[in-house]
Amino acid sequence: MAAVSGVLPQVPEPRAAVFRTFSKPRPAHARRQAAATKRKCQASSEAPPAKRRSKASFLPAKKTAAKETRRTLKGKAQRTFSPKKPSAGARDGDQERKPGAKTSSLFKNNPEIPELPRPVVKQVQEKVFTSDAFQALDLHPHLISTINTVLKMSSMTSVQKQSIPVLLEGRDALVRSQTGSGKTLAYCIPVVQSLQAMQSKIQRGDGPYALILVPTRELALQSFDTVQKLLKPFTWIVPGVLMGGEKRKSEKARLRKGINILISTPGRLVDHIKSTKNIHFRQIRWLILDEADRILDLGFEKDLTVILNAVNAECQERQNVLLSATLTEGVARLADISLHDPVSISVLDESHDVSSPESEAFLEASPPQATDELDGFAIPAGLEQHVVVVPSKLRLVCLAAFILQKCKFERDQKVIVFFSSCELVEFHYTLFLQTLLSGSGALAPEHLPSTSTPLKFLRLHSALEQEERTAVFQDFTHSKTGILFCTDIAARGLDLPQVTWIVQYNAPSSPAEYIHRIGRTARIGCHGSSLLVLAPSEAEYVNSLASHKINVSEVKMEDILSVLTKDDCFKGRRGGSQKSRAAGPQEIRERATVLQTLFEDYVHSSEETVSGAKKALQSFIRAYATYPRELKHIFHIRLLHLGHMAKSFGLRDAPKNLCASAMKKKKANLKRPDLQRKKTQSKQRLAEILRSEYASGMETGGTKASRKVC
Ligand SMILES: Nc1ncnc2c1ncn2[C@@H]1O[C@H](COP(=O)(O)OP(=O)(O)OP(=O)(O)O)[C@@H](O)[C@H]1O
Repeated sequence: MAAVSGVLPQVPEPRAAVFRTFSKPRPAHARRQAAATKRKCQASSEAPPAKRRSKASFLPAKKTAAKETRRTLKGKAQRTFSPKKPSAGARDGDQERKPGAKTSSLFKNNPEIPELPRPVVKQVQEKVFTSDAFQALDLHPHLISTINTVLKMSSMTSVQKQSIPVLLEGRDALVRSQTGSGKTLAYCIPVVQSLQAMQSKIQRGDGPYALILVPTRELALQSFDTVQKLLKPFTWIVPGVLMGGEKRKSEKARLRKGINILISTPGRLVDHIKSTKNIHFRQIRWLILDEADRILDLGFEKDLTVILNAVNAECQERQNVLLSATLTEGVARLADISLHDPVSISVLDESHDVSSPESEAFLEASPPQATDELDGFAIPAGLEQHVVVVPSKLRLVCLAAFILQKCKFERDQKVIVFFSSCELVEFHYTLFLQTLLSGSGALAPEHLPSTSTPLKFLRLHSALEQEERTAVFQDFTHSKTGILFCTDIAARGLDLPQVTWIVQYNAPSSPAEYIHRIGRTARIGCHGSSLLVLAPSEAEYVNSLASHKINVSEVKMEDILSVLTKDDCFKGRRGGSQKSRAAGPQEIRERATVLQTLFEDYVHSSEETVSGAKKALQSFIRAYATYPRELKHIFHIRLLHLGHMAKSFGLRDAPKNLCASAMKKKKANLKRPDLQRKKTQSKQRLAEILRSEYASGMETGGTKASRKVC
């Protein structure tokens, strides 16, 4: 958009603009790329991003606002801007409200939106499918026909083609391939094939032959479902899932009867190891760690130590498989020293044309890499990644506008929005339900444009009862449309079909989490898009992503907000609409203000709702204080403007002493032993336990090959 000193230019066809930006992202992206060459890039990750000087903006002209600055956390000056004297055509929507009315000054005193750094990086690509059919593998014919007829799959994915033969040979393996590339079957097929072929037929009462550990309950259910389908012809092999939430008593009863392929979250399994006499690991032939890098993280590590000790104490012979889309060098090295002669399987095809026939040559399995050539994670080719920079005060209306645009005015959209805590999920879920679906500002059916779709909100986080978690998971899985608000419990492994957009409302704490979150869309060769929401002070994060070979293209906040002109529920007092006159920036501001006021009115409708908003804000600040050291220069609590953040929780004023508790907690953390050291020590301990079954070989300095006692 062209710039006219602080006033948004006329947007004659806001509807068309929105559709151009989101419905046809490729051309828009290409246009932005071309425009980018004219911009000054900020290549250095150290340098602060350049300020955008002449861009059209909803933000009024620059002026230091001392009062606002004083309210910045810890008093650190943040560049803020006060409005130019409002003119008839460029006033905030709330300028027109009666004196004394509760209004929100959404478009005043916001920091300038910086020019985004635009580093050019070549993303890592993988080829998803091969032309080889499952028949090419040496599998039981009934297993092949189950894959073909029950799972309705004919050709193998690259990771399956590589992993299945290696695993059938009895090798340990580290498997890394992009999100949604079929890793679950890459291990489930060899497990089922090998167990059904055992000479002495497996009895239910034998107990577990395969142990599959996954980080979340939903993923446990999903993997269980896959195993169950593969076992259709082999009814004597019994699968089972332990995942917490269920009554321990009934899980104990199932364990007593016998489970041959046991899928579990680490915590729940530890529970049973400690309290259930009926669990044993005498027969274990397979140990699978799906999402291995997550399971090896601090937190899960303790549980895993208990599990490995219990398994090692009883089992003589087994294959170990570690899988993830983001197996880091640390995990690879740990596996290298602890697994038996492991094969490293990676489908990376970074520098080669994935469509060329030779590219298959790079699908060869290889020994684990000593060095880390893996610092760029593969991103599905069909995934369009976007970023939008939004001043804190406008975050809430921007998220709402985006959801309205996608889920109300476009068809068949399924959106996942990631937040950093359960409280944030719960707050936004309730707020959107109460304001966008019912109540005074609700989108009453008679106001809905004929092209609109009813909104459906769902939420998923660890504080929900298991019954509800499972119901939500199933509901969203089978829905064609809907908006799922969730924490990172939905980031790993979940295969939710036809998700079209991933929104990261709170930035993730690591590139791996970024990859897993966006990986809930564009799975198995499909298309999808993602949107990362950043505050102006967080723009540098784009460089951090680029250093991991992740490219994002910018979307303008103005384009997202302009959808509000389609919705007469948000008409300003002057009553303008796209029907009566062209929707310009002023109307967009008015409507955004009406929407914000709707949120604020709801939040201030009772003490309970105010307190809920404050708690959510506090939770946000706490989560913000936990970004890792390497990202602190971008996500630092001191860079937050408390008053502006409060607005994004529908609060009219910044609550007092809000960050005191977050700061206290931070200080307490500083007093704790160095977490990094603790993490390293845990990994070493874990490596020792993993290799304990090969103890004699290691102690005598034997080679890896001699470690295996089985
Ligand atoms: N050979 C195949 N042909 C067609 N579809 C397949 C094939 N293999 C797997 N799929 C489907 O692809 C989707 C993604 O598979 P899966 O969940 O195993 O991916 P993943 O690599 O484990 O992803 P993540 O890294 O996110 O955990 C699933 O819906 C699965 O049914």
